[in-house]
Amino acid sequence: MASAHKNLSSYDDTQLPDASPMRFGIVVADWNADITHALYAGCHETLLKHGATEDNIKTVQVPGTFELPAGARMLAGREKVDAVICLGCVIKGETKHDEYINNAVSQGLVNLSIATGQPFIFGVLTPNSHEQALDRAGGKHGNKGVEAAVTAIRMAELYRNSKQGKSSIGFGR
Ligand SMILES: Nc1c(NC[C@H](O)[C@H](O)[C@H](O)CO)[nH]c(=O)[nH]c1=O
Ligand SMILES: CC(=O)[C@@H](O)COP(=O)(O)O
Repeated sequence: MASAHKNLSSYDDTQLPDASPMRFGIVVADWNADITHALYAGCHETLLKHGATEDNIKTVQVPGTFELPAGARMLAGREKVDAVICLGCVIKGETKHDEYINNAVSQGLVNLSIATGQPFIFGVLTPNSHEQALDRAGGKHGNKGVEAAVTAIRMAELYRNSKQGKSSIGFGR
C-alpha cells in the first residue's frame, strides 16, 4: 500500500534543522474536530520537540477546511512567520462537495506560497471514510500533523536561508 512507503511520521529526526529561532503559524479547521485536533496535537508537539517555543507558534481556528487559505492569509499578514501549517480533514460524502473544497484549498495554498514567497503547508487529509482519517491522525499510518510539522521546519529553514541570500541549500552544501 502506498502509505506504507510514504510515512514521514517515522522520520529521522537527527536530520532536521533546529527550529528554536523559527516562527510558525498553525491554522486548524474545526470540521471533523476529532481528527483535526489530533493532527494539531501531533504538529504542535513536533515543533516543540525540535526546539520551537510556544511564543513562536501562533494558532488560529477556522470553521472548515475551505476557510484555511483565508485564515492562513490573515495570520501571515498579522504575524512574522517562517511557515504556516494548515490542518484540515475533508471526508468524501455522496456528492462532489469534497472535490470543490480540496481543489480550492490546495490551489489557494499554492497561490499564497507563490504570491508571498512564504511556505504554506498543506496538512489536509482527503479520506474516503472516517476510518481512513483515523489511520492518518495517530493511527496505523502515523500522524500527518507530525509530517506537516517536519515539512514546515524544512521549508522554514529554506525560507530563512533564502532571505539571507544563501542560494546553495541542500545535499550538504
Ligand atoms: N464537509 C466538510 C467541510 N465542509 C465545510 C466547508 O469547509 C466550509 O466550512 C463551508 O463550505 C463554508 O464555507 N469542511 C471540512 O473541513 N471537512 C468536511 O468534510
Ligand atoms: C465534504 C463532503 O463531501 C461532505 O461533507 C458533503 O457530503 P455530501 O457530498 O454527501 O453532501
